[in-house]
Amino acid sequence: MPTILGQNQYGKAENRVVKVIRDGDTHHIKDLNVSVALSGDMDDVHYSGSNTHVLPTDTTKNTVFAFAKEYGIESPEQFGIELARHFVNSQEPIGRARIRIEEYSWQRIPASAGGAASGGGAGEHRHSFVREGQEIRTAQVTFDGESVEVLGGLKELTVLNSTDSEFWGFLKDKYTTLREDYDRILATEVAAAWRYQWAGEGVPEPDWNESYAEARGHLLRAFAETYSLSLQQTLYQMGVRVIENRPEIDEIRFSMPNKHHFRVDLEPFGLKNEAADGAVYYAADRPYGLIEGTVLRDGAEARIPVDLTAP
Ligand SMILES: O=c1[nH]c(=O)c2[nH]c(=O)[nH]c2[nH]1
Repeated sequence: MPTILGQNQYGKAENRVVKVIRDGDTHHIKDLNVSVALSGDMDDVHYSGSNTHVLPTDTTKNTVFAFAKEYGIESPEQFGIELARHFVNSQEPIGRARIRIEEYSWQRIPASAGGAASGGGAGEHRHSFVREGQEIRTAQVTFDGESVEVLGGLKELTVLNSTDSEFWGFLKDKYTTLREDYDRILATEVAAAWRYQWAGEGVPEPDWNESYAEARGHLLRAFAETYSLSLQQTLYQMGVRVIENRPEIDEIRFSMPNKHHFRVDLEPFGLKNEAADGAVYYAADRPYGLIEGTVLRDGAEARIPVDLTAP
């Protein structure tokens, strides 16, 4: 045969599973998008069409929903670990499972003062929610029958510093028109994925939810507190902050579009438009600079795929 099969995987993508937890009248919601990718001894199905090694993608979908009911969803990482282990441990031909999860978060709607419908805690509705306009939490769990690799992360976390950002001293050639800037807006939409040291055996699992909240907080504070000479410098400082403060995390990868804000030329209207006086900017949509990079604990291996966080 002049051709052979290369890398392959299959599974059901984007299972949108919503789990309601009822605690008396007070409800809680978990809202996930779960993608399953399985691989292993799958030559036959490709070469001859024999399905004897194929667990249907329909079954993988059903498993996602059944596990949400049977085991609940403590965290996207935990849910991914349960699923990945199940597929590999229960089916001989399946050697590897990769579970990718996005989590959308919902906030309780605040109740009107003294409103009869309230009572779900301090002034909140018990079973009415508003989708948070903020970031999406992400997780990827891969199990190969021996070790588990867990990546936590987030995307669409949009942040802006209205000062403390400069960009100057760059290379210039005959095509360069960009002016040096000593006081600019720095804005980006952070996509980050971080890799946990934990590999599954013998050691207790990290508290995934606490680790997520802490990593997110470090990213935001590092963004706010870095006096930036470039988005690249800010990216590195954000990574350093997480690696230095979270011993359970060894590697973090970022994809950060530079959401350009250009000071508008108002000279034609006889108006000065200086940053120092509070300027008017044009928020450009595209193209955008795209700054990407990995920050590692010294000695750790770079294992997060470069395209995982990319747009
Ligand atoms: O922070 C920045 N990094 C760059 O590499 C770059 N390039 C550019 O045109 N503007 C910026 N800003």
